[in-house]
Amino acid sequence: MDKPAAAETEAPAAPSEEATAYGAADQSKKPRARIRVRHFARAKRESIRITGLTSYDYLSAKIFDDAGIDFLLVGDSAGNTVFGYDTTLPVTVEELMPLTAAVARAAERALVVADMPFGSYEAGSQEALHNATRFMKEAGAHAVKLEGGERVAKQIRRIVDAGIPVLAHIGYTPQSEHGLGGHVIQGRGGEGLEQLLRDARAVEEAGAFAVVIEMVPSDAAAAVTREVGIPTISVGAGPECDGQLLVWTDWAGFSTGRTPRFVKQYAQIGQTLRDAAVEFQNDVRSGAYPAPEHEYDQG
Ligand SMILES: Nc1nc(=O)c2c([nH]1)NC[C@@H]1CN(c3ccc(C(=O)N[C@@H](CCC(=O)O)C(=O)O)cc3)CN21
Ligand SMILES: CC(C)C(=O)C(=O)O
Ligand SMILES: [Mg+2]
Repeated sequence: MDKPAAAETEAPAAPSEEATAYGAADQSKKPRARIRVRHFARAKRESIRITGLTSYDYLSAKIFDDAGIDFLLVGDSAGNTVFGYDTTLPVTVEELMPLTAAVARAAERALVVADMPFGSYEAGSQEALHNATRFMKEAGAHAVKLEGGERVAKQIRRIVDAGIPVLAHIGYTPQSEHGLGGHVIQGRGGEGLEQLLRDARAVEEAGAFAVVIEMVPSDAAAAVTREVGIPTISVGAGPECDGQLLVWTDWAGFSTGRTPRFVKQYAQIGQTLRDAAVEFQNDVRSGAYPAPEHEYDQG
């Protein structure tokens, strides 16, 4: 997906000696071609794995976009990571709207997906379309995501018919935590796999451009990946899906507490920030900060 066919993108940038602050892969001054839903379809056809991270703010979105992450999900996991709730259940459209707008302002290339929060789409297609439209129109999202398979197929169809791409989400669906009886791995056993396959077929049939599969055994996710034509995006669903997505604060070692088994930590941002805060505190107390180079002269 990083290198779409020549017909649909600009020539690759010449290697530049000048590195950006983040050592980005693409040093081109030209705007990079936006990832579109057709690139998801092509990635599956060509077995190019899709990458996604959550993002909730302008600066992190800029960094992930610049690094070449294909899509940024403004997840209702913001309930945990930004707002400090125990679950995603209290999160509202009003809370996610400004976060989505900030991420959309930052993303030049990445596809920005707005996660529809609990209570914003379940009651019916009309409410679902109304709220999906708000994310597109007021926040500048490029697609929306909603949880559920068969049970939300009607809503997916209605939103897609309005020209809004939908990312589906099956397997473990955190907004149904209480209905599912906790953080329970889905898709286990014959009946679990059958339900997962029914859900995957239903969202494909309803027009979803891709489907997130969360917390299911790898074999079950692999079966779904073979069964459906749309790309599957794993959140703890193993290596055989067409893409991988993680909550960025887990992935970067910023989250507090226990992270799920499926997370690989690629940085220790939390420890880095803590060390920096302690050093700042020490410098201020000792008078090492501010130093002459941080002071203004008389002019
Ligand atoms: N910070 C964060 N990371 C996430 O991955 C995430 C959120 N928040 N909020 C929304 C949902 C909820 N998710 C979750 C929540 C809990 C587990 C969890 O506890 N998993 C256990 C296995 C189940 C169990 O035994 O409880 C694990 O160890 O993987 C996994 C995913 C994924 N999403
Ligand atoms: C974990 C992903 C799939 C999500 O829905 C979120 O971040 O809210
Ligand atoms: Mg979510």
